[in-house]
Amino acid sequence: MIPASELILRPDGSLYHLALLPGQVAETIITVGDPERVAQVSRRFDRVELRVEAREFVTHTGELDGRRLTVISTGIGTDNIDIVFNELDALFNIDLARREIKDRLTSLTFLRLGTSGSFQPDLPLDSFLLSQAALAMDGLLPFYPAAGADDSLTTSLAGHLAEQGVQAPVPLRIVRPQLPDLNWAAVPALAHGITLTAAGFYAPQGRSLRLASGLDPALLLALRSLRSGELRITNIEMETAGIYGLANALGHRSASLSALLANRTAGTFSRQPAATVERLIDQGLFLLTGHGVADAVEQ
Ligand SMILES: O=P(O)(O)O[C@H]1O[C@H](CO)[C@@H](O)[C@H]1O
Ligand SMILES: O=c1cc[nH]c(=O)[nH]1
Repeated sequence: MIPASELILRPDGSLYHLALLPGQVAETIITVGDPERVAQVSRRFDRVELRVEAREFVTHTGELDGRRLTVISTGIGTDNIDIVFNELDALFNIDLARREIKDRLTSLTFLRLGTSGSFQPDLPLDSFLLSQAALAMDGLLPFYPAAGADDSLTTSLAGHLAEQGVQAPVPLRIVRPQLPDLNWAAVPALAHGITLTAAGFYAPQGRSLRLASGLDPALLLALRSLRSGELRITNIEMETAGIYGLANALGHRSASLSALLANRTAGTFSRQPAATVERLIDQGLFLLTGHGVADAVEQ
């Protein structure tokens, strides 16, 4: 039996942070960082059956083209991914009344629809990218031995950094997701690469406003020049490594799709971030349900 201090429930039996009850969440879950983006997604559903709000965690469940979907905001950062993924998994895979892990486990499908900064000069602003792997530079995954790592990519990264004579501020590992079976073939031009997940937006991503970033520019250059087959590090954001690591460890499938709003090599930012995020939502829903027409998803 899992003690009350570990699996914390509200007086109504719902989860401590998410305030959700069993049955309220679909097996296909869209995660977004911004709580306001939840309604932007669910506005496209044919019907919405549930709206729950607790802290930064806003959840809407509904249906689109006959597919039950949940969209939930995680807020920013992998510390929140820790909460959202553990609690959503508990909702399906722990008997909350008996506080026991269920015998039959449910495997969920996650799709992150988020924003990101491009790390390579050739990736245009307002384009979309699928994270084929994630480089964890945030610090969550060492607490989850079961999250594992892609040994070959992680070793080639370590070798590359050693060759360049640079060191990372935290131990690095690359995780590859079990990608869900979505309509990937319908968007063959979708860019892909390794997404770097940072522990913050400013210094941890190499930004300096009044405080200088301690991230070694030589490390950034070395990360940018890594090549492993056709894979390279393409973009920076703040959730994907946590999502991929925890989804893998818990037996779920996950994909992270980013709209590239900043170009960190050119020093530019999108002039139309809101419109780009709307297109990203269309693209995500098309991938999940086939809803929409090809025109709506072309970039
Ligand atoms: O747009 P979202 O999904 O929040 O994602 C990105 O934007 C936030 C930073 O502005 C971080 O959460 C980062 O991962
Ligand atoms: O540069 C960026 C843009 C969006 N989100 C990030 O985390 N970084």
